[in-house]
Amino acid sequence: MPASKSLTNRHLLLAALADGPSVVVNPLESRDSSLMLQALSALGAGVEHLAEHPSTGEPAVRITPLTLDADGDDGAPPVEVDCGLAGTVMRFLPAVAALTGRTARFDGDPEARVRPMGAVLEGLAALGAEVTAGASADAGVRRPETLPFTLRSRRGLAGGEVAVDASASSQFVSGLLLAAPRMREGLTLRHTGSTVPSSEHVAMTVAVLRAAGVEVDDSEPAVWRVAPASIPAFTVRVEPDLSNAGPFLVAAAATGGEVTMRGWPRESTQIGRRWTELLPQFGAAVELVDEPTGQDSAATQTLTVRGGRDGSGAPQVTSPGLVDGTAELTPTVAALAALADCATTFTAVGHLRGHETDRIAALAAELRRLGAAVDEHDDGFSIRTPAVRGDLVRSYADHRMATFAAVLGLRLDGVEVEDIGCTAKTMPTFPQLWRALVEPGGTGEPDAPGAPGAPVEGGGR
Ligand SMILES: O=C(O)C1=C[C@@H](OP(=O)(O)O)[C@@H](O)[C@H](O)C1
Ligand SMILES: C=C(OP(=O)(O)O)C(=O)O
Repeated sequence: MPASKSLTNRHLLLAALADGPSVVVNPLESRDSSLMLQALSALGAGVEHLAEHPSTGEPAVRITPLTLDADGDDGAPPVEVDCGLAGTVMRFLPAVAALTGRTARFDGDPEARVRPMGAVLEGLAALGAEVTAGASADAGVRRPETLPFTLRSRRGLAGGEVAVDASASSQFVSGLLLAAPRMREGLTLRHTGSTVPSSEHVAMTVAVLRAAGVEVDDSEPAVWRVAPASIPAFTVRVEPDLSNAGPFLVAAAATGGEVTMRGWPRESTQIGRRWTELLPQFGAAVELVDEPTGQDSAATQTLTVRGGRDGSGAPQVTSPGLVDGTAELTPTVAALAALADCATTFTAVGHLRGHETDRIAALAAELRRLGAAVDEHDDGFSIRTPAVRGDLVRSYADHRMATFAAVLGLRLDGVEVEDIGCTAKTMPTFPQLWRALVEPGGTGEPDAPGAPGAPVEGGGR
């Protein structure tokens, strides 16, 4: 399984804020991570791709850090930051751009222009950054709520105390915390809303900061205190993406089949670690065994998922009835729930309306087209009766909608996935890995040219 998007982009960002060149081994290579690298490079970081890191033989990227606290850049053209559709770029990089002291113009895909941004920009404005809507530093209303916007903070950020409402995205908290050690006074960040969604991702941010030697106090609920610190240069290896492992593991549960994944981390901050609890709730058996010696064998295990079958041997998906706070795993869990023999309600996922698309509306629309009965709620949705037929499933430029449809295609005849190429956001190899998984004799490994898993040209259907 390719590397984690969330960990790759956090490590790349912290490398750019470190006090010397750092190396990220086994980074994810995808649209979201390329956009992160392009933006860091545009802001002044050095980016060097290494074909093989001496420690593991894997690809790596060496980052030479940014210059911070520049005293303005009058006359220089603004730095252009293309966020694509990446939440980790649009929500994490504004604070980094502010630290550099340069003027930066942020924009992205049409779908990105409706994703909420307000809390990050409000927080930075409260810390002294000038933020204006639109593409010019001189025009537009203050405090934009979405892309595009222009941002400048002469001489970086002093830091101090700030309060924001992060109930629309955990990335508002992560984006301010990741830059916080390099604010001259550090940062005390207070969340003022109800709950922060995707709380695993905030915990990941805190863990990554601590691993980089930064002091973070999160002992008071909804308050984070980050001490000012230099970040020592580091080398880190990125874990596999456990969220993107989801469709492959769920494939076994959906079909009564068996899927094995090597390199499952014994401990992880990724929300995808929840698959080992979620899959049994849908009738699959999960087994973790120690790996033979080899790379990282002390830190990883082999995970096998075996899907349930009924008395006649047919695939059987059961449902726990309710799943709570599944965050970015939701579309993949929904594919399984749509094949289950009873209803499933998803709660605490209202913020999915601000993801790559309004995922609650998208899941409801596409499942209804496949014959399922679905109710939408403010806080989530319920799949009352299963999907029963194939059809064209729209992706809405959303990688997780495309992989949701791919899972359903394992059980429903005639599912056609629109724009499978949008999986390049976090997993450009999805089409060939999926083909290798489902074709007889496939190993799940894209190896020899012409083999079932060999790369295919282009995206599209
Ligand atoms: O910090 C991160 O890496 C992420 C945080 C989450 O965002 P939300 O809190 O907006 O769900 C998650 O859904 C996204 O895929 C990645
Ligand atoms: C919500 C997601 O992405 P982003 O990082 O763009 O928010 C996701 O990958 O499911």
